[in-house]
Amino acid sequence: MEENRELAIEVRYVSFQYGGGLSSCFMPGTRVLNRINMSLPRGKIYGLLGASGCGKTTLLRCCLGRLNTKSGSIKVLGKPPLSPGHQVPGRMVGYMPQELALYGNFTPTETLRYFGMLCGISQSEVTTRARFLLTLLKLPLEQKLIKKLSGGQQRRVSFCVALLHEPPLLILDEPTVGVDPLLRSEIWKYLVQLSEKGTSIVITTHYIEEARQAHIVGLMRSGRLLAEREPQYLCDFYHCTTLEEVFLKLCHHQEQSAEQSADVDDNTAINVYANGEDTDEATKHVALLNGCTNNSNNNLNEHTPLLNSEIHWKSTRSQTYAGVGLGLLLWRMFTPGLPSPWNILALFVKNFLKFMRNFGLLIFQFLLPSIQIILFCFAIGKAPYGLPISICNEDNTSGFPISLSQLFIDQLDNETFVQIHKTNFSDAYHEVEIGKAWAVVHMRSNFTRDTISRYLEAENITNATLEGGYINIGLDMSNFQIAATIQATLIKTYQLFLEKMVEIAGGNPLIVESPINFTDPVYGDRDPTFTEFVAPGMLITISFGISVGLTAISLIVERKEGLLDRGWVVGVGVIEMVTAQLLLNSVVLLIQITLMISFALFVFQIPYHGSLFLIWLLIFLEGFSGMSFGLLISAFVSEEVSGLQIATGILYPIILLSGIIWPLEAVPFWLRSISYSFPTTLTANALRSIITRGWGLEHQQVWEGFAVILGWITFFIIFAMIGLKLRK
Ligand SMILES: Nc1ncnc2c1ncn2[C@@H]1O[C@H](COP(=O)(O)OP(=O)(O)OP(=O)(O)O)[C@@H](O)[C@H]1O
Repeated sequence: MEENRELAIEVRYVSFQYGGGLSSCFMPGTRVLNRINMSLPRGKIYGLLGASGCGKTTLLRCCLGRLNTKSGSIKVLGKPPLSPGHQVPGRMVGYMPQELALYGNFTPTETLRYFGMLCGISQSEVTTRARFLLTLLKLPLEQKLIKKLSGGQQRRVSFCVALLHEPPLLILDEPTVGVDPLLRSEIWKYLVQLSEKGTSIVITTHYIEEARQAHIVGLMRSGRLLAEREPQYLCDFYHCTTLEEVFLKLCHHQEQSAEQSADVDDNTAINVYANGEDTDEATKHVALLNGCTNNSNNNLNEHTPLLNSEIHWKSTRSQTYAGVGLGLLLWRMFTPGLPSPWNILALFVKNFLKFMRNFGLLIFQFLLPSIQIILFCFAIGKAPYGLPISICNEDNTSGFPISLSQLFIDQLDNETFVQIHKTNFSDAYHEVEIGKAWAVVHMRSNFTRDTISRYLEAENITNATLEGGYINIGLDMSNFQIAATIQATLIKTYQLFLEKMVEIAGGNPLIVESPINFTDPVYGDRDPTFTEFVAPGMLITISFGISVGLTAISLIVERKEGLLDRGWVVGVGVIEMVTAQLLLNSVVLLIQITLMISFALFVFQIPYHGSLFLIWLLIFLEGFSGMSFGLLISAFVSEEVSGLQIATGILYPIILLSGIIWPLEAVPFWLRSISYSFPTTLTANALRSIITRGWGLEHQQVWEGFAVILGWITFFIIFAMIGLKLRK
């Protein structure tokens, strides 16, 4: 091994376990790295080999700062990853993850342009590099979507992304999987060329023999490095012809030693092999690893001051996370560097392209709120009509110029009612019993005579005569809304009937009108519909609900596909990610809301008395809070199904408890205070006041609605950022 070489990666006594923390109370953590040491000199290729599950990816992710190690130290390009100002993760490193982590709806060129923008490369440079890399890796230059490429081709595009910005350090997790041997050898040739130009490279592979081309190989097993030397040196040392045999031999040794020493201590293989049966072999091995360790120690001594400062920095960081200080956490979130407008633009363009590639879905999204409000306006709040009622008119009074029972029937509103006439009461009643009519209307044989007596012979009238003038109505009360409509309409019909009767008798019909006189309302219309009452709440709920859906799963999907990870590794920050998401979705929201309001107010003519701008702004802010809430969900949730369940599950309590379909004044007092804390309740109230009362911001109910929604937006965004930061 070469001496005193500056190291690109220096891993010292690093242990790592998944789980731990609170979750370890329920499920024990898995220890994956066990006081591991690794050294990659600058300008060299390091082949990290080991069986599946031995911890290679975990080690690489620790080096990238993607996993937070609890003990030991890591320096990458001279500093610990994630150090303030250090571009690891960032532009100093090219990372090819094991998963594809590409946008299936982008072409390779678009993909490279996007990552090129994130890495700060000019478009012309990206074009030149993209052409070179696509040709080198035998990828189609024409505009073919990544999802339509073969698995091997897709992985090569992913490889191109890592190489694109020519970083000084490449971390490649199985770049040659699914690549034919010829191309594999081309890739290795290119990697060797890169290393000659000074690029340091770590590469994991399952094809052990291809790692012979690496300058150093690290053979890893169960979270430890069994050996770390030049491939030829290892073969010579173990008298093997292939690395595969060397690896087998080392594994065999480790197994034997593990049998003898159940608890393997931190000096790992050295002690293990020293206890083994094959003392010669063990002695040789001690020498071999001592070579590594001496080398490591040299570097360790050389960098002691840096290491100390790194350890100090790390402990501060874990205290911050464990701790409490929300302020400190926020400070850390904002201090690592100001958000780059360039990155925001790149993410915005990427999100825009994603939207555009799903054009059908995009149009549907634009129209969805309008479709909902149209359906609402058609279906909710209008009076029921065409209601069948069965009528049994037994009035047979003779000797009067007019039949009053017929006069009553003539006043019935034929839009509301469909009349079914029956000659006897039991038949009429049966119609209701079998569900063919909503009510039975019965007038007795002396109806005309007894009605006249009721009004003209008031002094001597008997109860029997009074009852003879009754119109008896039997209602099917199983549907409250229909029954209420029938009741109200029949009372109105009787009023009309009385007026008509007085008019025929030559009197003034006004004398039978109720003296309770409802003058013009102070606010609102004289005959408001239920639609008008529900509309403000509906506009608010639709805006909130649709927007939650816009963002709730976007980041979850990106996280699952490794795309978020890739973004973090090239240096995207939380603020940039959130800003780009909110910016593009705001454009979508703007169109959605404008369309929805136009349909509600101008097509369906829901009356409004206040400022159109305030109406629009409040509904937009409600949508923005929905988007922020969606982001919060996707920051903390890992599965799309859970994200969708939360997003839809939250809507029902909101609809039920925000006073949207029934006045809050009817809700129990203790529950009312809960519903006031929802992001829709006070805004729906404010919107109702703007729409029906014409109020502006000078009224408390209106400014309160704006203040509350701005508060919710701030709360959602801050916690979404904290969530993203913690899970970054
Ligand atoms: N997020 C995780 N949570 C819990 N355990 C994990 C997680 N990721 C990996 N592991 C476990 O850690 C161990 C090491 O995984 P790692 O992916 O580092 O192995 P690897 O050597 O890269 O394997 P491969 O070659 O198959 O990719 C495995 O046992 C794996 O199950």
